[in-house]
Amino acid sequence: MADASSGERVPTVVVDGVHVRYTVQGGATGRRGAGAGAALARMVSRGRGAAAPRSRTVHAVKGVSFAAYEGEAIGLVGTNGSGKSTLLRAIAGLQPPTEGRVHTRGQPALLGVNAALMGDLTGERNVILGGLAMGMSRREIRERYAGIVEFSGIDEKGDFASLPMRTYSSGMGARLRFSIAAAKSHEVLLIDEALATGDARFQRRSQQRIAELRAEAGTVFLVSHGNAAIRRSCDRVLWLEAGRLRMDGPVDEVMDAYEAHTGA
Ligand SMILES: Nc1ncnc2c1ncn2[C@@H]1O[C@H](COP(=O)(O)OP(=O)(O)OP(=O)(O)O)[C@@H](O)[C@H]1O
Repeated sequence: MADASSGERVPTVVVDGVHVRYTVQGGATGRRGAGAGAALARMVSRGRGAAAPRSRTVHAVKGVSFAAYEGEAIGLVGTNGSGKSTLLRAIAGLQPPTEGRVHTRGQPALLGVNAALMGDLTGERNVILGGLAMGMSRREIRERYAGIVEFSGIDEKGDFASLPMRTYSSGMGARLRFSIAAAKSHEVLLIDEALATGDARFQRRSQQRIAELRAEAGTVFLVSHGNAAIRRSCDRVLWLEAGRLRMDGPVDEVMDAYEAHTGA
């Protein structure tokens, strides 16, 4: 943990010149253009000796570098397709960079709206499996089980913990995922749009939990299109545009510029 008296900042994540390229098989080639007009032109030209579809590359993240420190809550913003989720997956170790390196302290936990919980299993079983996947021991899970279910609020409308997760609304599922991941303090917690899913009361609770995780010396990354959630929960913002880091700075400064750019 950082010794506050020394004022030394301890890095938890270092992203060093990271590029991510996806190879997409089939489909149209990049040179033939995107958009509805190009798609129509391709359809019309088909059967008239059009070249066979081939693989093409999507350069999703282009040379991004930054360091994140203990106790920071960092928002990732950018218009659709700017590379936010890809960068988050690279930090989580789920998407190997094509170039550059990511160094992290500890194993980052990625909390996505699509985190893998099993629809056919009950909420209770998913808490146990999700807890194990997050690196908790069975004993830790037993001790924290009631707290996780209570925090998620899924039992407020009946005994949902004993029902299969496919019977949950998407908001309830997202709340349970957040609760499982947030039950343990992580050195690096990555949250992808999770806050946008819960209702207002749950959003307040999760913001408070993010604040606690930061106090426990973790670093929190939050990807969201909810500008208000970013302003409330983060103190620093990285703005990605077309895969490049366009701005990195204090939340108000970056969000003002981003909102001016998007007209929000
Ligand atoms: N698995 C994949 N295969 C090929 N291309 C991908 C894949 N995932 C993302 N992309 C492309 O990479 C680019 C960045 O996508 P990414 O999902 O990281 O952006 P984003 O900023 O999170 O977008 P959004 O705000 O819409 O969620 C886009 O052009 C997208 O089409």
